[in-house]
Amino acid sequence: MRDVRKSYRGRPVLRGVSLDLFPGQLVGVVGENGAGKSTLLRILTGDLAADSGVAECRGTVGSCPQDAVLHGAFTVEQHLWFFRTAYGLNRLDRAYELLDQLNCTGYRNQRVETLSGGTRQKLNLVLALMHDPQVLLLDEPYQGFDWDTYLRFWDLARALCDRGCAVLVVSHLAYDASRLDILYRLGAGVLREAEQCGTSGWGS
Ligand SMILES: Nc1ncnc2c1ncn2[C@@H]1O[C@H](COP(=O)(O)OP(=O)(O)OP(=O)(O)O)[C@@H](O)[C@H]1O
Repeated sequence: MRDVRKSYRGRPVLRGVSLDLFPGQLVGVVGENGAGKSTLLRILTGDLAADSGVAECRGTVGSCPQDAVLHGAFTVEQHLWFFRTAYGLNRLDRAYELLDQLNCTGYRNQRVETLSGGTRQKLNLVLALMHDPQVLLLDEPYQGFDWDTYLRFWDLARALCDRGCAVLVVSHLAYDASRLDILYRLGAGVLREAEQCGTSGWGS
């Protein structure tokens, strides 16, 4: 991203944001509610156009938006088949492996409208990951997760980086800064590298 600017109805949200994300990196962006984190991610995924500047993702992209892209009437399994077609995959092995890693295999035949919020978020994450993307853009990926799943999420994110994936995690609140390679803070429309404050106790 180079010098990206975005305003909504004349109100600037991003005032010249530049960001590099390389293969194998786990990068975090933290910022207050309304700081523009989702706007930044939506520009990166191509969902939203910047007013000026350049935003480019090279490679296959996996995106986990803040609002889950799920349909209540479909089962977990039906979502996997739907996304399998969308991604043009031959098999669902990786999706099943991810479901297993997130402790969700037991929900495969359950309709989404009957799932808890945390379980829906797990499915949202599996749908973003099941095609083994080279760039992973995650908006508040661990909202609603219990502690065990939260830890599994970070293990998974690090394992993906070790396989060469570039992972960007955006959150209004984050712990465990030490799990990240770089932490940025978005504030007043500007992105700055944040000081690492140890293993806990920092947020927006
Ligand atoms: N389509 C839109 N039209 C007008 N204003 C918008 C639009 N989308 C976002 N905004 C405003 O832009 C600002 C940034 O929103 P954004 O969702 O990017 O913030 P965020 O950092 O992701 O917030 P949160 O942590 O609450 O998810 C907010 O003030 C929001 O109200």
